[in-house]
Amino acid sequence: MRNVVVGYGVEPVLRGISLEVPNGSLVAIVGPSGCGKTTLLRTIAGLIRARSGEVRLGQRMVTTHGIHLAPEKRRIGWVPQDAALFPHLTVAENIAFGLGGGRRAARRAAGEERVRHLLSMVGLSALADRSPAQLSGGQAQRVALARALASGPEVVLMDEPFGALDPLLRGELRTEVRALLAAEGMTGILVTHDQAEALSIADYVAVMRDGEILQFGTPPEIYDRPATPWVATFVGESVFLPGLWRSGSVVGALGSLEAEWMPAAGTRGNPANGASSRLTLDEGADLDEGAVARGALAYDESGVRHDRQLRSEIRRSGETAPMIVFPAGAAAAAEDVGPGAAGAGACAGAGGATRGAAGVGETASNRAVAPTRPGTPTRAGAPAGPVDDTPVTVLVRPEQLELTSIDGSVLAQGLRATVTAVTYTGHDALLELSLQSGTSCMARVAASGLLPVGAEVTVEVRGRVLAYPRAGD
Ligand SMILES: Nc1ncnc2c1ncn2[C@@H]1O[C@H](COP(=O)(O)OP(=O)(O)OP(=O)(O)O)[C@@H](O)[C@H]1O
Repeated sequence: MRNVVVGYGVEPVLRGISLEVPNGSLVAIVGPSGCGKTTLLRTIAGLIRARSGEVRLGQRMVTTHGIHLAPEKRRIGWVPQDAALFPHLTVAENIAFGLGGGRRAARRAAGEERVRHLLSMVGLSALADRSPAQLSGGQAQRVALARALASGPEVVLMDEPFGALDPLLRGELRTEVRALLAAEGMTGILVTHDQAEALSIADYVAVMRDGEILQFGTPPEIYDRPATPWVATFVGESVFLPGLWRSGSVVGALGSLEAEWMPAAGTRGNPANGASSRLTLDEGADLDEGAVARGALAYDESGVRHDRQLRSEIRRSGETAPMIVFPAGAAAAAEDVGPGAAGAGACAGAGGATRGAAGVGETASNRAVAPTRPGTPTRAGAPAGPVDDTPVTVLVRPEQLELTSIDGSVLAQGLRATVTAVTYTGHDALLELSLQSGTSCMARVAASGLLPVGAEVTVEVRGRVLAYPRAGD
C-alpha cells in the first residue's frame, strides 16, 4: 500500500501509510490501542474506503483514485479475534462457507476434498460434525483460520486471532498458523497486542503509532535497532541514560561505550510552521518535480530526523531537496522557496504564502514515507554522528549488562552498583541497580545467576549501544 489515508471523521486515522508486504511472508502489526491497526486491515480488505492512496494485492490494484474493489472480489481471508463462527453450521460447514456461495452451498460442500484437507490441516478431522458451541476457544480459532484459507486467498488478514486464548494455547496456535500459511504459500498480516508474539512469529514487524508506521523491519532489526526511543520501549525493556557523544562513543554513567548514532525523530528542531529547510530524504525516495510528500522521513544536517507530522512540498528530485515543511493539519500555506534558496539546515521562518498547503486527501508520489522494502535502510544519508560533546540519550537493553558479584571485596575493579530490586520471571530476572553515581539502570540475568537485593556488583556493558538525539535539546 502506498500513501493510504483513511478516516472515519474529519481527522484521518491512517495518515499516509506506505507498506510493502513481501509475497509469502508473515507481517505483524503492533502498536498501542487506537493507533489504527484494525483500520489498516479493514482498508486492505476493502471494508472501508481510503480517502487517498493505493492498495495493491500482488499485481492487482484494488484501491486507487476512483477505484474500490468490493471486499468479496479481493481474494482475502479474514480471521477475527473471536472466531465468529456460524452457530447453526457444523465445523465442516463453517469451513466450507469460506469457499463462497452462502450457507446452502456450504452445507453441500462440507464433504468436499478441499474441506477435508483443511480439517486435517488444522487437526480437526474428528470434529467435522460438531457445532461451534461444542468447541474450545483454540479449536474455534482453528476453524476460523481454515475458513479463511478455504478459497485459497492471496492474503490472510488476522485481527488479534489469539487474543482470547491462554498463553500455552496461544503459543501452540501461532506456531501452527505460521506453518499453515507457509504450507499454503500465503501472505499473512497479523495484528497483535503482544510484542513478544510479533517478534517471535513474524518475518517482518510494522510498529504503528497515531496512524503511521514508525518502523518496518525484521524482528532483530526492530529490537536491536529501534528507529526511536519510543519504538525501543514499545518492543522491549529499555534503559535510557544521558551521555555525551564522542566520535563513535558515548560517555556517561556507564563509562565510555561504543555507540551507533540513531538520528531519530526529533521533538524539537522541527522547522516552524511555514519555514523552509534543506532536508535529506530517505533512500528510496523517488520524487518527481513538484511532487507532494507527506510524512517523509527526512533528516536535517545535524542528523535529526524530523517527525512524522511533517508535510513537505518537494521542489525538485534528487538526494537533497529543498522542502517547505509544516505540521500536518496546519492551515497555513508554505513559503515559496526555489531550488537552492534555503541555506543548508537553515530555517527561514514563516513567510509570504504563494503556494497552498497540500490537502490531506492528495496523493503523494514518493516512497519515502515508511521503509517500503524489508531491509531498506531507514537512515540512509544520515551522518555518522553529531559533533563531539552533543548530549545524547543512550539505549541499553537490560541483557547487555553483565554483572559480577563482588561479595564485599574492596579490591574489585570496574563500575560498581548495588541491586535495589529484583523481578523474578522464572527463566530470568530483571534486577534494578543503583550505580555509585546514583544513576539507576536495569539488568537481565539468568534465574540461576539471581542476586539478592543489597548485593554489590560490578557492571560491564556488552556490545554497542544506540545513541539518539536527546529529547528537549
Ligand atoms: N467505525 C468507526 N467510527 C469512528 N471511529 C472509529 C471507528 N472505528 C475505529 N475508529 C477510531 O479510529 C481509531 C483507530 O481505531 P482502530 O480500531 O483501527 O485502532 P486499533 O489500533 O486497532 O485499536 P485496538 O488495538 O484497541 O483494537 C480509534 O481512535 C477509533 O476510535
